[in-house]
Amino acid sequence: MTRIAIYDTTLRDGSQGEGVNFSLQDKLLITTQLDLLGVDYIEGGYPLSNPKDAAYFRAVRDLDLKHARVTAFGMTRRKDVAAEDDIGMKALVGVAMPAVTIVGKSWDFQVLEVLGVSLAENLSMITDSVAFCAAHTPEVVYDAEHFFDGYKKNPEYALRTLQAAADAGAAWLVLCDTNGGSLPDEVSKAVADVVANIKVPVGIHTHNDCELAVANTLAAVAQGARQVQGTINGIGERCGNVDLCSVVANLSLKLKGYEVLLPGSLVHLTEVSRYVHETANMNFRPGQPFVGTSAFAHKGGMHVHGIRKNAASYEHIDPALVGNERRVLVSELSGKSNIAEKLAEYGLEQDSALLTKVLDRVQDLENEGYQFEAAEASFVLLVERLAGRETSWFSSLGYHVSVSGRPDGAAVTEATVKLKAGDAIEHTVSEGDGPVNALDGALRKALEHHYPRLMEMRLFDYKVRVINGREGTAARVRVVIESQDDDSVWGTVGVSENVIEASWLALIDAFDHKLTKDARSSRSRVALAQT
Ligand SMILES: CC(=O)SCCNC(=O)CCNC(=O)[C@H](O)C(C)(C)COP(=O)(O)OP(=O)(O)OC[C@H]1O[C@@H](n2cnc3c(N)ncnc32)[C@H](O)[C@@H]1OP(=O)(O)O
Ligand SMILES: CC(=O)C(=O)O
Repeated sequence: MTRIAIYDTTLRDGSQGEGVNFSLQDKLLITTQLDLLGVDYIEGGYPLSNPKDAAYFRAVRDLDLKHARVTAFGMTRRKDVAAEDDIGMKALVGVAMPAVTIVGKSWDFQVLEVLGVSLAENLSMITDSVAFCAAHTPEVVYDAEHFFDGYKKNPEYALRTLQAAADAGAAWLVLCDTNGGSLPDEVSKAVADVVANIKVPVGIHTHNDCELAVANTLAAVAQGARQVQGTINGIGERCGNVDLCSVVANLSLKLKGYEVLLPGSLVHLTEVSRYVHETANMNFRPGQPFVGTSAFAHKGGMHVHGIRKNAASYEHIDPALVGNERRVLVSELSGKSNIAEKLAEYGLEQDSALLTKVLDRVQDLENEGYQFEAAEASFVLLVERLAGRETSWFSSLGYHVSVSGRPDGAAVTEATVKLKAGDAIEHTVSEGDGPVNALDGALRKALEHHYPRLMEMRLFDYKVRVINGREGTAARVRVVIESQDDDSVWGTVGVSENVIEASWLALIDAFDHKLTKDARSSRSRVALAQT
């Protein structure tokens, strides 16, 4: 097996992505996760850049890392300054990490136009910087910035920059597609040339500006690159870096003969991807290959029919290999197979007449603007109602919402709810930050003393979508509410021409689902205790 070293730069190049700003604590938590995953190198930051990165290198020493080597990143010495006097060089070796990564210029145009030095001075900057760091740090990684652009324009000079780094003691030469504009065959050709002519292990660092970062990385590995640099979820400057989740999964599952991470790590890939999204406060990318929530989500009826017979019919791998899971969605594109699969998932009985009835109703409701993909709780309640098994926790007798302006300009929202719970009639009122908050408050006042477990539940997301926009204010709206308790998250949906009515429908489904699911799980606990 050929070992490919995985070098993570989420905390350095990833943090150059728009909207990404890790706190020191975030960086340390991510470091721990990456180490558990079995990443070989973690580029922690740029010690000269800012106080947070400098503090990271002090704090990271206290982590008990099992496998990863933390590297500090910086550029070659400044022009006209000796390496030992350069503040960047001193900062790099001063953090005393097991490895240092130095970025230097490979493209003659960049040297002349951007650095503003001669081609010979750039070679000296590389030599001096690598030699200085190699004398003070166990391992020096040399990142050849713009290598592929430089190689296309002036291959002889680009190769000389690498040779300078190799001769000065670099342990790795990492070829960077800094602008992300290269194509796989260009990458292949250049990597093959470097591997054939320079006797230091080669790495690859790609950006995704042409959506080719993964392809370029795999092309480089095929030509002999033995280190892959990238970020979790592909975050990074402009269109991002190569997504290490995809690289690792492809190297482990699609290509033969490569070994990455630690044995058994792959099943943690989805968890780490979501952890980084959460920590970076970024939305998940549902369609992210391998680890996204939609990566194994089946919607078309024919597909679900196929996977029920054999999952390989519509899945390129078993989702469990990367810690992900199969999902079946219910929509107007469903067939009876989707409904059957969903009923089985919720432990509901299924008979052919019920499947047909549910499918017909789903298709009618979706035609009216409902969407059950993000509102499975409303779907399950619909099934219970159609099966005649619905438990009547409460029935609505009406509601009223008013919004009035106060003299100081603030708006006051008040909701009144009237409902029947058991034999009791409840009539409650609540103020709120807005209509949904006020209705939620009034519903709780009416129901919590009947059903105290409702106190465990909270609403955490509310989305409104206009369905037939051309009708102007008479358009229908779809409201999807996400609720949560200690055990689960569930979505409910309401559709109406009136946004408050649509919210009310989604809200009462949310309360209904909480009571129904708790009753179902306590029934199964009793059944289990009796066996
Ligand atoms: C491809 C990459 O991702 S490389 C990493 C890019 N990351 C970042 O830039 C984030 C961190 N950067 C920073 O915190 C700051 O830019 C610093 C601390 C590095 C430098 O800040 P400043 O001294 O204010 O310089 P500024 O950022 O404006 O310009 C960069 C300077 O570095 C020089 N420089 C750029 N690349 C190199 C290099 N490889 N070797 C030596 N000097 C370089 C430039 O010529 C310029 O110097 P000049 O002003 O004397 O011409
Ligand atoms: C080093 C680096 O981040 C790049 O060249 O893209």
